[in-house]
Amino acid sequence: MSVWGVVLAGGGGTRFGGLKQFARLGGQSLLERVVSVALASCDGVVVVLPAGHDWNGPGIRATGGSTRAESVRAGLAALPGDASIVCITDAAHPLAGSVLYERVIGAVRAGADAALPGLPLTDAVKRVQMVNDEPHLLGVAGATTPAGGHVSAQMPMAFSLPVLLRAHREIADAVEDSAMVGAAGGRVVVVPGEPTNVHVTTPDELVVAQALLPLTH
Ligand SMILES: Nc1ccn([C@@H]2O[C@H](COP(=O)(O)OP(=O)(O)OP(=O)(O)O)[C@@H](O)[C@H]2O)c(=O)n1
Ligand SMILES: C[C@](O)(CO)[C@H](O)COP(=O)(O)O
Repeated sequence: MSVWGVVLAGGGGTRFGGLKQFARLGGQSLLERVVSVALASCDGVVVVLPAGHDWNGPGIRATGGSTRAESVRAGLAALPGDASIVCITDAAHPLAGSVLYERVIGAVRAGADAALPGLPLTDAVKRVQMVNDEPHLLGVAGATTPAGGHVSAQMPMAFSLPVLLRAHREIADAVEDSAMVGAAGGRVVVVPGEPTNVHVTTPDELVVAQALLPLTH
């Protein structure tokens, strides 16, 4: 069974203020770091880039779309015919280490349709109506969900490739791919995530990733 990675780096980095996939972290770009870890855990990688951008690292290139799901489909279309398990990851999770690949790939090999790392939430989650016209406020609070029984969904996620392809044929869009597989009736399991596996969306989060870098393995 051949295991391939799809590294998503086709986004515009709106919240970061630019193409964060090419920002530097510990002497490498986020994209270089993520591709290097993916290659250590997979037989090969497809790198999904923004239209009009290339990079000089390894992997099969694909051009991203206007939504995350479209970028995933562009990556899946570039996979070789012998791929049977695919790991979807992204340049926004530069500290995801090989242990997470081992866990999610192992869960799919053991029979799950999809597997993702989850980090148990410890703070309650508030629905918020965001406001833009009051600088001292983020928004107005609505319903509250207790933290218990919830995790934040991390990357990388692993999939049985036929199941993921079927989910993408049935469902046009979703926040992420394991949600698509779940909505299409697949069995999605959660393995332990890592607190250092931050999602870099803003420059502040890149500073956090820089501080956490020495703690990663
Ligand atoms: N059309 C898109 C949108 C996102 N991504 C990738 O998906 C990952 C997670 O997305 P996110 O963190 O939201 O990054 P951006 O879409 O770049 O940021 P923003 O939402 O702030 O514009 C990133 O590696 C991003 O490059 C992608 O390949 N194609
Ligand atoms: C894919 C993801 O990082 C998993 O937690 C998250 O869903 C991405 O969300 P975004 O709204 O596209 O940044």
